Amino acid sequence: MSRTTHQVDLAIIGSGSGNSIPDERFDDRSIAIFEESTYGGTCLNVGCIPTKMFVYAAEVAEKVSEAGRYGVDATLNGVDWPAIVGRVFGRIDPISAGGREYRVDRCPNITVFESHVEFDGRDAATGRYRLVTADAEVLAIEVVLAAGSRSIIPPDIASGAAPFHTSDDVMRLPELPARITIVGGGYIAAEFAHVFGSLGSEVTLVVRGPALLRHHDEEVSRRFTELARKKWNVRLDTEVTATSTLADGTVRLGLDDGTTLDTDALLVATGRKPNGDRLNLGSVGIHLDEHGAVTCDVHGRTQAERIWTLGDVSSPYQLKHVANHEQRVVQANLVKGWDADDLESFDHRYVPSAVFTHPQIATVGLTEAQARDAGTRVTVKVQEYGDVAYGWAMEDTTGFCKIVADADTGLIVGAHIMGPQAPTVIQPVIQALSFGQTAREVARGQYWIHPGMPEVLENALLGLEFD
Ligand SMILES: Cc1cc2nc3c(=O)[nH]c(=O)nc-3n(C[C@H](O)[C@H](O)[C@H](O)COP(=O)(O)OP(=O)(O)OC[C@H]3O[C@@H](n4cnc5c(N)ncnc54)[C@H](O)[C@@H]3O)c2cc1C
Ligand SMILES: NC(=O)c1ccc[n+]([C@@H]2O[C@H](COP(=O)([O-])OP(=O)(O)OC[C@H]3O[C@@H](n4cnc5c(N)ncnc54)[C@H](O)[C@@H]3O)[C@@H](O)[C@H]2O)c1
Repeated sequence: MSRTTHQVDLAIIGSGSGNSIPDERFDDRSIAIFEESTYGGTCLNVGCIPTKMFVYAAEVAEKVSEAGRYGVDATLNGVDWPAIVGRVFGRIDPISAGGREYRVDRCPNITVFESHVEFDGRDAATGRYRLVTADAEVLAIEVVLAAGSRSIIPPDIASGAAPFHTSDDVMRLPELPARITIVGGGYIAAEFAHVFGSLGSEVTLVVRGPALLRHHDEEVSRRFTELARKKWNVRLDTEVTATSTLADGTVRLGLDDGTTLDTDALLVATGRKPNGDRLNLGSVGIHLDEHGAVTCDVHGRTQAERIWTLGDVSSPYQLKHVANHEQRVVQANLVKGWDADDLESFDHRYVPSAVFTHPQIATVGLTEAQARDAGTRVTVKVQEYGDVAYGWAMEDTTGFCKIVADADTGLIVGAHIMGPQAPTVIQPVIQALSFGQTAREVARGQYWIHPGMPEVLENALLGLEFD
């Protein structure tokens, strides 16, 4: 088939964070944006935003179920799954469609190619990068890789006989499964276990390792695993070795301990792999690291001149706020030029993250073990939510705030919070780390509203012991 040929100044692969690059500073450049899936990328369509909308519905259901603890007589009579799905995607799908329509119809300098694209070396005549889709060839002077990542499927599940879901499609199930089995013990597993469990599914987690959220501080991982085992069926140190489907549609999982497990829906949440391996990057001299990520310098420059990269395809962090930060850096550097001597740099010093499960979890900086391994003389305080006024109001018995600080400098080196609104409560620590404030300065250099939830953080900071 013959391909149409286009010449552009800038090509952007991926419409997630990459879509935010062209602003008025780029109006005089011709730009191609390639998107093979739904416009707007992972966070908007199948990631952060819809999951958190489901999590909110789960929180509401959870609150009703727990109402009796506060003397409120309420019963959760059930949930209307299609209405929940409808609320979420009724909000999101038009945003995605609007973003696409804006780029396609209202940006005269931009052409959107709605298909898979790969490199095919450089064009001999012009020296431009050659990007090919099924029916087009685009020759670009400069390229941004913003191609994201995709779910990893363990081979025994991929080759098994049973259907399975990933985070890409599980939120559009036609009905709430009576039983759901989730493989994995990380972010996505913890968040969907909460969603499906709180909305009424019987949840089983099949976890390869000895605990959930193992990359978190040991105290978070241990306490969260204990709580999870009380409400979900958690199978630790277990792997799925085979899958099959019974005549009535039940999915049967073979486990490595020789037992079987029957379920109505199977969700795979075993990590995400950068999409660089699907771009034929070798043809332009770009190589991937041992995790499959595109390598780059702190300015977002790959080994190939004028090919930049950002977000999940190359970042050590698969988080939207990091992808957005890297997008802003690459965007600024595109304006400055490849060889500019004042290029902006990625700031990966204090990357926070949150797991929107139940209870919520937020973390920033080093775990206690990482701080000790780094040779820091640490001082640690664990403050229970239940010891501060707002915790009493909530009858909280499981939340805590752990601060790890440097006993010599007084600086905070990490914070790990599990409890209501943890992603909000942690923000002053992110600020303190970023601006180099000591634990004492943060605790006593400002007011803390009484009796607000952040008092748990204030008390944790005040509880740190220094010589
Ligand atoms: C279920 C889930 C929940 C999440 N929740 C959170 C959260 O709460 N907070 C948070 O910070 N992060 C969260 N994340 C992570 C976050 O979504 C990602 O880090 C972020 O979206 C990455 O942005 P990106 O621009 O790098 O990639 P993406 O948004 O994935 O964009 C890449 C785009 O490139 C397209 N593409 C790839 N290859 C090609 C090709 N060859 N040709 C054409 N198009 C191509 C893809 O279709 C995709 O649309 C979540 C992720 C998932 C899966
Ligand atoms: N709230 C958030 O910010 C948020 C939410 C969801 C996803 N994310 C991002 O997306 C990424 C991917 O999420 P995820 O939960 O898939 O990954 P993850 O890295 O958080 O967890 C993967 C889990 O799968 C297990 N695992 C890996 N290979 C396995 C195998 N072959 N068999 C069985 N278990 C296996 C791991 O031990 C781990 O428990 C996260 O790392 C995070 O960066 C962020």
